[in-house]
Amino acid sequence: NTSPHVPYIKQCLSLAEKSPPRPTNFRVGAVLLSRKDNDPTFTDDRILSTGYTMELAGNTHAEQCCFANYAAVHKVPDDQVGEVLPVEPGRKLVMYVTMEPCGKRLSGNAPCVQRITRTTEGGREGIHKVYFGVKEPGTFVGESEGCRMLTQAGIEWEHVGGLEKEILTVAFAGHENAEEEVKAALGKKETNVDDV
Ligand SMILES: Nc1nc(=O)c(N)c(NC[C@H](O)[C@H](O)[C@H](O)COP(=O)(O)O)[nH]1
Ligand SMILES: [Zn+2]
Repeated sequence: NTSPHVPYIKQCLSLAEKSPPRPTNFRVGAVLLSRKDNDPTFTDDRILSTGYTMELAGNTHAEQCCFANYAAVHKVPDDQVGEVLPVEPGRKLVMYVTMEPCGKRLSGNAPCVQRITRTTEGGREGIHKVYFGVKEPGTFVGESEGCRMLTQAGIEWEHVGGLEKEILTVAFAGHENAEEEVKAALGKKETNVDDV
């Protein structure tokens, strides 16, 4: 009996597989949805948007594209997406991502945790919780800060286990020694899983 979150992580993985392989980032997929409170089998979930790494022009992240796609549909600039996300009593906004949202980016572009946090500005609930399939491997930024930063912003997060190998294999596909990096990240992940 797999957790009800697994199908959503699998949907994110299918999105991540559309991402052009690059050695300079990870291939990640994201899904944004609205979930009814006390709906344990998620029967009343509403998918609001999806995104994958480099789906949109430039050096874009999956979560960034997910928000940008939603903003475009609602005809607002990306940085105003928080203003057009639905605010519905009895429902929460939830994001699924194959990988922990980034707290820092080597490019210096706004990290996805900041984009997620900004949805809670202006007294809006914004994103309530983030589910992800793996913590960010140390390849680019060393010890990942995403989870800690989400907690600091009062946003809940949860690691959904079981698909780490598949997620990392897709994420690292564009890297020089992808296989070794996946093995290393899986090995390391064992020690990380305790402090996720
Ligand atoms: N959660 C997440 N979604 C993504 O779509 C993606 N590509 C990353 N990747 C995290 C990694 O830390 C950054 O890709 C590097 O730090 C390079 O930074 P840029 O991507 O060039 O800004 N992480
Ligand atoms: Zn990011």
